[in-house]
Amino acid sequence: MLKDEDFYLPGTPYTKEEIRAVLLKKLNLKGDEVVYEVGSGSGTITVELALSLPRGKVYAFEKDLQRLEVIKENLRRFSVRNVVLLPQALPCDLSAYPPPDMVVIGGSSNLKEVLKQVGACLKNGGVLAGLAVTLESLAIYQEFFQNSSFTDFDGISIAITRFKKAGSYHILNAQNPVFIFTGRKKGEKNG
Ligand SMILES: C[S@@+](CC[C@H](N)C(=O)[O-])C[C@H]1O[C@@H](n2cnc3c(N)ncnc32)[C@H](O)[C@@H]1O
Repeated sequence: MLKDEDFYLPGTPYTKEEIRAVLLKKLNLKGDEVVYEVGSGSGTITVELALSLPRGKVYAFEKDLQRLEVIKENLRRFSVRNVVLLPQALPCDLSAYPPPDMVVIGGSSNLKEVLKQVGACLKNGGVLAGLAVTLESLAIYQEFFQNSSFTDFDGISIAITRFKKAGSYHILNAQNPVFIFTGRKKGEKNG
């Protein structure tokens, strides 16, 4: 697991290291999967995924073109070579890419449409994981996993509180809670 301070983070949004650790644990990667990441942001999850996939590949989608240089710098820092960085907003044409074994949504506008698209292209038996911080996304994930062709729904909330130095004392500094939802697409694994 990598530390936040090891990344290049010039004020761009990123997922904190404790949240990344729990997400990675939940994904339980074998190491040869194709993973789509929607909303690469600063690339912290992208790098952690790529390093967990010695025989696999990450297709990282990021719609904000200004963030691409930050992601590239983080891929360079960790000598990551198995990421295809795509300056695109989902939904988009995905026909050029192999269907994913897993999808991680790190944050998404147009979440309903994105879930519909990645839910359809995910392989049977594949895992979809989504991170959420807003009430609206919670409702969308809840509805999606209840009404779709997914099973093994799981949802957790993580609230990290760190000690921060304040003069000669250490006081608590609470981070916003983050929700992680996961579900598995029904059906037999098909390659
Ligand atoms: C909270 S940030 C993700 C941070 C990232 N997990 C990290 O640790 O570096 C969410 C990102 O998703 C991107 N995004 C939102 N909707 C998207 C979409 N539909 N397609 C591609 N990227 C999207 C935003 O531009 C933003 O950079």
